[in-house]
Amino acid sequence: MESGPCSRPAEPRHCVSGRAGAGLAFPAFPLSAAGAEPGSRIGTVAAVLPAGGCGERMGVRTPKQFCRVLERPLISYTLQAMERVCWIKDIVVTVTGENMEAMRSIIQRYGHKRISLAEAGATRHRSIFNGLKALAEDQPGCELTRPEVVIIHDAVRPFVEEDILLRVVLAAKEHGAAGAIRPLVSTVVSPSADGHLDHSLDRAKHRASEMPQAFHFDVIYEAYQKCSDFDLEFGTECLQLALKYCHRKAKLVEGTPDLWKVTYKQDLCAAEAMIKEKISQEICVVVNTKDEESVGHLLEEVLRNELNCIKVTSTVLDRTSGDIENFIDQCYSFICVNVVSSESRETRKLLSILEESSLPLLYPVVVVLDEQKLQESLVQSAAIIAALVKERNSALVGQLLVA
Ligand SMILES: Nc1ccn([C@@H]2O[C@H](COP(=O)(O)OP(=O)(O)OP(=O)(O)O)[C@@H](O)[C@H]2O)c(=O)n1
Ligand SMILES: O=P(O)(O)OC[C@@H](O)[C@@H](O)[C@@H](O)CO
Repeated sequence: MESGPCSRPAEPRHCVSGRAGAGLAFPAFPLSAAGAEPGSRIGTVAAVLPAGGCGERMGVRTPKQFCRVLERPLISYTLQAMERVCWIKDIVVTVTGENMEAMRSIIQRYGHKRISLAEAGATRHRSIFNGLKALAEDQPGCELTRPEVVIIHDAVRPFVEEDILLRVVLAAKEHGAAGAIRPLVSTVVSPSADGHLDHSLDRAKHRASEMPQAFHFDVIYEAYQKCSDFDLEFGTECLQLALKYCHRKAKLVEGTPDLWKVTYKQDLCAAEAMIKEKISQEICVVVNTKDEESVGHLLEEVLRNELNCIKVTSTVLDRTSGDIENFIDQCYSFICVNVVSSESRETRKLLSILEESSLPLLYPVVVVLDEQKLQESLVQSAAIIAALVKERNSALVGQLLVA
């Protein structure tokens, strides 16, 4: 088992120096934040992300968790989503030995924190069990903490938000186990041995079990320790293990539509469309110097009117470029307005800052030249910029548009 980016390369399953979650002022999570008794607290929360599958149903050579969406591996989006939740102390990802190196480079490339690696198993349940063992075992020099509550979330479900994680964790804290559910889209039928309809289930009385799920760590760890080989080999439902082996009836929590699992190729296309939509919600207009600020504000106003649902901000790319660093974590579209020359040193500097940032999603950089033209063509420029931001065609990255 390996700890996060600060750790030495290690053999799978052996914790090494370097602390997962090291130095994390881990907030004891105030339950009152979610409507529980004021002053009550939850203990440590950790997450296990099984990522050891081969993605057979995806039909491509690369395991789907490593397939790229907008130039970035799918799993990195899931890690980013989990890392946004400050009260998750440790995130254990289980990957096969052959993918350990690839996973380590993704962690390094995208600046993921709080990540520890454990070796996957031959089935999803075995992978999850290995992740739980990494959290349970007090390995020398390893800083993983045995959590009170553990989240289990498929690494190929990238659209998970803090709200559902919170609701599932609080439900697990109270009931011992909890999981997200969604209404069934198709009716479930039971075929007879000869392939005819035996019966169908009442769709209104059934739900689809999704992720995230959460458990008292001791409950789910005991369930996996008692689990039969048959269940480890063929089971697909962690909630069922808690029920069968620990007699814990999981609390079912209504989930959001975007909890779906990337399974088939069309799911990857849908994920790309959703990610494009999410990262096009904010535009940052960057001007090089203070005396161009008025131009930036002018373009900001027109863009805001042109793109009414998108947040538009503007900033000055000061000499230290400190401002841009602040934007990089939440903005993915930077419009550099340069009224001096397209070869401006500052424009090139912005491009290199974005390329070096840990979130190198596609940034169509538009440079609008000539202040006079800008005034005349402001609305047209805004329309072109909006199209570039939404399209995010890789051929457009870093292009200079002379309007
Ligand atoms: N031996 C396995 C099998 C699956 N998983 C993980 O469990 C999650 C959900 O499983 P699934 O969608 O079935 O992934 P695959 O098994 O890779 O897909 P397929 O069944 O199409 O091969 C994925 O993140 C997958 O990487 C795992 O950690 N270890
Ligand atoms: O069976 P798969 O490996 O595709 O999916 C595993 C889980 O995501 C799936 O069983 C959910 O219903 C949650 O339990």
